[in-house]
Amino acid sequence: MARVVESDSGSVGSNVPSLDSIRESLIRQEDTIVFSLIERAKFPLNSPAFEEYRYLDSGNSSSLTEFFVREIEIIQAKVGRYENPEENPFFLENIPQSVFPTHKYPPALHPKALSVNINKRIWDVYFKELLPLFVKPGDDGNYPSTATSDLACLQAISRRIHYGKFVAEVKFRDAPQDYEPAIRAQDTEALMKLLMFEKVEEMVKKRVQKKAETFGQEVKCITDSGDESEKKYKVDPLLVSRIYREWLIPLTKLVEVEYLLRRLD
Ligand SMILES: O=C(O)C(=O)C[C@]1(C(=O)O)C=C[C@@H](O)C=C1
Repeated sequence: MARVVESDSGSVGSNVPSLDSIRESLIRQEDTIVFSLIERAKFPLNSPAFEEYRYLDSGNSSSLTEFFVREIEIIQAKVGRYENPEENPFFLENIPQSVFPTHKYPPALHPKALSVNINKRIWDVYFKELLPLFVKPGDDGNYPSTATSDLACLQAISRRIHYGKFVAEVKFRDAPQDYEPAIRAQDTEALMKLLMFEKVEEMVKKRVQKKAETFGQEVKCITDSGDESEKKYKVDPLLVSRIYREWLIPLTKLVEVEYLLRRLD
């Protein structure tokens, strides 16, 4: 059963916070992302958890991780997780209604925001490109814990990337005269140029590197002399910065553009 989402295009954006407060949230989300990567790095790659498809009692086949994520999303939907416009499920087709009365989130986005969901791409990028970079190769058979950690990473990364919808909404509202011609022309390149802030991106990359250094430092390896060269990290801080540079920021911008393309529908 698909979830029902109220739309209120008449007051789109009237509940949108400022760009500064949206950026504050992105900064706070960095902590969650960096911690989730550090937690996942406790386990080796464990690829049979997400690569091997096995037959289930139902006759369908699935990897353990996909099965796990589908089932958890169902439970989370039943307690209202996806009523929150910040949350986007990986398996939308599965999502049931909440079984509890849900909180009415004030409409902050255009109703077409619901059609912007790039989680399939995030799933592929995460398992094929990111994960092999920051975990050790190997298989210790600990698939349930691994899947739990993967879900934490996936949800944190997905929330950050889809937060691009809120960023785009506030940018649009701050300068509709700049955005409207590009939206009417469906000009993705022009939109991309309008929404770029290179200095902000530079700051994000430096800050997440620093966070990975701070949160992921092996405390027992700090020498009395405080020699920087002897410090060890649970996840390479430069890699965290690269993950933002090559995937998280570009995918956030993609979501921003996809949202803006629909903003005048
Ligand atoms: O802060 C913004 O303005 C955003 O759009 C977010 C973000 C990012 O992903 O961190 C993306 C594009 C901008 O160039 C700067 C930063």
